[in-house]
Amino acid sequence: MSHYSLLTQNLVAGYERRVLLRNLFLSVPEGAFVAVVGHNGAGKTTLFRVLTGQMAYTGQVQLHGRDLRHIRRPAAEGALAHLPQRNAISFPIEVRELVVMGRFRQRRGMLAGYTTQDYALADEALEQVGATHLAHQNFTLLSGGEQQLVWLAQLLLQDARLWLLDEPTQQLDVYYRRRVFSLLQQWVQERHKTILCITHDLDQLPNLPGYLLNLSAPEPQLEPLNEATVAAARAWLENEASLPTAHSRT
Ligand SMILES: Nc1ncnc2c1ncn2[C@@H]1O[C@H](COP(=O)(O)OP(=O)(O)OP(=O)(O)O)[C@@H](O)[C@H]1O
Repeated sequence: MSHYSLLTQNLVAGYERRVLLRNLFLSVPEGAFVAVVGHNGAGKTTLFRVLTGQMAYTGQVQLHGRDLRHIRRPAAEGALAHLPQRNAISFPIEVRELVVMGRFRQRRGMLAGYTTQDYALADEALEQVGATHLAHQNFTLLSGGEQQLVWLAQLLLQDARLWLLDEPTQQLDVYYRRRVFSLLQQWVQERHKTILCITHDLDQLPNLPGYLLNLSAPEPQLEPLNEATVAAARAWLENEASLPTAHSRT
């Protein structure tokens, strides 16, 4: 059994005429928080597309010791849970009903549907993210930030040990941003989740235990999260010479 949630060796991926991930070597231990930073267009979402099986790559990728090439649909099979940047729903649905769907994988094949216990877990998750008051509202009428909290509550009900979050605090106000980062820490420590979190919110990072992965760096690698590494990443990202167009064309 691997003690790593994610291993990549020589991972290369990108689009026609543009390589975004170049020989990426990562060893992400179980129960870790990784802040993934980088310029717009640096390849952060592309990394998640590879890990969710949506994109071709060369090199090796393992999720909890399993070769990614042998996992047909990583999210559907429970190898990971993914919260994309935009997660639209076009039909009216009550928030609590959407959250309880996080139990879908565990309930598959059961004709009875979700149990009282599932709903209790949904209520508990809504409480954790501070969204109990939204439980009976129509999800599609919520603000972007409120919707984001609801998606986080749904993730809590999934059994995946590896979470990929694409800018989960993007639309949240200052209070909820801090709250979400502190919840992510709590879920890493108490539930032993491994969380890769794409963010541009560098201000929240220096005091969090975990790792920093700057995909705009010439040779991206995991570094410990602290004031010095975040300050160095910020200085690099603010420097025009580091923009993706300056170095990532093939
Ligand atoms: N299907 C595609 N074909 C060609 N290029 C693409 C395709 N999808 C994305 N790209 C380009 O690849 C680059 C990287 O995209 P990606 O979404 O990984 O960036 P990102 O680091 O997540 O950026 P952001 O911070 O803006 O979300 C972008 O310049 C984008 O335009």
